[in-house]
Amino acid sequence: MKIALVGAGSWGTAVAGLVADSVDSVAMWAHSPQTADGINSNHVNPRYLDGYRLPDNVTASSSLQEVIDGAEGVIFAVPSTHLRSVAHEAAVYLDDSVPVLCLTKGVELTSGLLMTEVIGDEIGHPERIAALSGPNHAEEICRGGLSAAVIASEDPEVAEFFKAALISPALRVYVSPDVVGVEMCGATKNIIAIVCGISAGSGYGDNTLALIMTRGLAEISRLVHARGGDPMTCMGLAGMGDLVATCTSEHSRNRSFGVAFAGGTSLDEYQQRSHMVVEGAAAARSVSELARELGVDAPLTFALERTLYHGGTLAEALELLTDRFPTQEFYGMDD
Ligand SMILES: NC(=O)c1ccc[n+]([C@@H]2O[C@H](COP(=O)([O-])OP(=O)(O)OC[C@H]3O[C@@H](n4cnc5c(N)ncnc54)[C@H](O)[C@@H]3O)[C@@H](O)[C@H]2O)c1
Ligand SMILES: O=P(O)(O)OC[C@H](O)CO
Repeated sequence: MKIALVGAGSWGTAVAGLVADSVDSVAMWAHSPQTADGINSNHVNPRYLDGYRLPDNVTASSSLQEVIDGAEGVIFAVPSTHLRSVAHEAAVYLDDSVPVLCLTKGVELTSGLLMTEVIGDEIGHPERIAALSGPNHAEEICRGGLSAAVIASEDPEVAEFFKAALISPALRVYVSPDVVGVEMCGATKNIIAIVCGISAGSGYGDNTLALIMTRGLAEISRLVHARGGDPMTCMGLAGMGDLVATCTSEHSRNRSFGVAFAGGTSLDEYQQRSHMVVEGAAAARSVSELARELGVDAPLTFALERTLYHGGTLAEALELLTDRFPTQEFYGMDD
């Protein structure tokens, strides 16, 4: 069996290595031909996870047609801002019956669509598109550390297909029917991680970290519920699990960006320096739009949006948040 993996950043590379153990071959699509050459010549991605040797049955190309032709399953792992254009280009090579898994975490700006919905818009037959999420840093997955993830799909057969491709003694793979909940959690936890990074970078301690994560989880739950997902999903791997990993890990790009931002580094500087996508920064804007549209109270998200995109200072953001009078711990879940 051949699996196509569209996206050769850190996560695409790590997942290619996982899937390679269960299938005959994995063909990776890399945006840059130099990355594809590096993988083919040395079995190493020259830009991401360069200490990790990919299995011999992983090859790469910058031609989507070459990668997708003959694949029995397709996995997308490109950043959220490029997903629509890449899926659009991929659509002509994809048969209607091929199952698709989305690893990207985000909400599309303006449309408010989740990542599986963006892919579905472009390739059709949305019932065959699943989402994987959870507390999974590529760096640890490559080292074979014990981890867990959840695959959400409205079609259980699609979830089981990708579960079989990914499960290993080091990766426990659970399934869920709540695609909206799993994807909303994945997109919104990145916002909370940036706020945690800003807090740590500004000298605040663990009490503050716990406050932001906990009130962040309440905010995520309101968003999940309003978007039509199950708030219980927030208690699982895609919710609390990923929130803990992202808000506390040294590997987290979103948290690290927050720390750097508090020290005076701009988003552009950070992304250029690291070559890595900070999904929470894009989500601060798209989720704010979505929250306003849905009428959801999302103070941490709004504060980050204002700080990153509307010239608000960190002092103003803190004032906005602490001026709110604390009321009932849980609210906003009623229909
Ligand atoms: N890194 C992780 O540990 C991890 C874990 C879980 C989920 N994710 C999610 O996976 C998705 C991909 O993240 P990543 O960490 O693999 O990326 P990355 O930051 O490691 O790499 C950036 C990627 O963007 C690609 N890119 C740049 N310009 C592009 C363009 N114009 N068109 C298409 N692709 C372009 C690069 O080639 C590279 O593959 C994100 O949504 C992220 O939230 C990442
Ligand atoms: O922790 P980050 O900010 O690097 O995000 C990567 C993944 O979403 C973690 O599961």
